[in-house]
Amino acid sequence: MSGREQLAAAARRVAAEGLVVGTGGNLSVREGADVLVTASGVDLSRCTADDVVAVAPDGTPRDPEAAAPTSELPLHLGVYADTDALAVVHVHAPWSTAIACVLDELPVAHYQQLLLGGPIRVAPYATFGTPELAAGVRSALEGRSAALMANHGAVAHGSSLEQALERALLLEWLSALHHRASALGPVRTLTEEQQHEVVLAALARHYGSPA
Ligand SMILES: C[C@H](O)[C@@H](O)[C@@H](O)C(=O)COP(=O)(O)O
Repeated sequence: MSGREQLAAAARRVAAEGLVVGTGGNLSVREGADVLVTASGVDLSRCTADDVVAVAPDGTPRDPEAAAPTSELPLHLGVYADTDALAVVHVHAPWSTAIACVLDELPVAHYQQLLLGGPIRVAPYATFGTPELAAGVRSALEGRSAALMANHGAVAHGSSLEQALERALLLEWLSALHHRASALGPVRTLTEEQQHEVVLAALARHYGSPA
């Protein structure tokens, strides 16, 4: 499969997993020095390789005749500038977005959240596609592989499309968990010491590295 086909397949999976409805999200993947991104206004459930646009690292489309890249291009390029990520997924997933309409931070109630780096910050609200939104998301992502976006959605990055997508799914699961736990009573969060112990235990077991 070409890089374009892989990105389109990941976009369709994001829709199939219920992380987006219609055009509410976008994805990108690095291809050499360039970045492949979904075009703006694409229904991700029907995304094909023709809906993928190649841009240079400064965001200039490689093919001026091609469709416009996603309106969140500044966000995607900013993440690549700040991290060693190879793929970025932005979604309007229901539980993540609900939490991002209420909280300023998703605390660590379940230790699996440490796979995303710790408490998940909620980037301040800014109009979609603006440099302000991209800047807020970039700082919310510091030391994290995922962030929430106030009154908007979520973003996750990884060393592959698969990993970025799994992280967006994990954040969605954690957001739903927080909602359910809060409905039962005050949420008991892990102390910093408990979080540290989890990281040490995972390192000792090489958790997540089958080889
Ligand atoms: C208005 C857009 O839906 C915006 O919310 C953006 O964040 C989004 O998810 C889809 O924009 P594109 O279709 O331009 O990728």
